[in-house]
Amino acid sequence: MNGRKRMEQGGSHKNKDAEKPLLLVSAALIMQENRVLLTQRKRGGHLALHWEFPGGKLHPGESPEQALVREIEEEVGLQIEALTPWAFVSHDYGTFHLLMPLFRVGRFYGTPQALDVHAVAWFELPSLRQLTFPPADLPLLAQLFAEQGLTYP
Ligand SMILES: Nc1nc2c([nH]c(=O)n2[C@H]2C[C@H](O)[C@@H](COP(=O)(O)OP(=O)(O)OP(=O)(O)O)O2)c(=O)[nH]1
Repeated sequence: MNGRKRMEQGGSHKNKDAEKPLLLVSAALIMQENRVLLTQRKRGGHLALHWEFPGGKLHPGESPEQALVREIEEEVGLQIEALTPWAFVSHDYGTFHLLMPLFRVGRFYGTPQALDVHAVAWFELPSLRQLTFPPADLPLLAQLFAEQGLTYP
């Protein structure tokens, strides 16, 4: 009886979790001479004007790598190549759960332009401490700083 009750509770907990949409987003770590390329989200929407790693949502049928190549071209006009997995985010935003792989970009071509973002800019790592990021990104920033022998914040 007790065992059965536990199973039922476990099952309903699982169903509740399954109802929360899982948002798949792919993002890029693009670095050049110790600076990192970040984009600023547009006004008005979710996390308006927060700085973030460039990227966006996967379209149906796309791999994370294909989505990222498309998003980086659309948002900042860069062609990217040589993607290698770097980190991932798993973050509960309450109304949805974000799962976001990040890829280190080995090569890129072009000059960044703010095509479909509020702004795009290169930043020295210490200056990232002055910017506002989505809460999901804080572990990534800690990882990025640690790789350079720095601490965040
Ligand atoms: N690209 C990116 N998205 C992030 C980061 N951190 C973070 O929480 N997010 C969240 C914010 C959004 O809820 C979601 C990305 O969705 P989005 O709406 O910006 O994606 P998109 O560019 O495909 O947008 P759209 O086509 O709907 O305009 O991921 C990050 O570092 N980079």
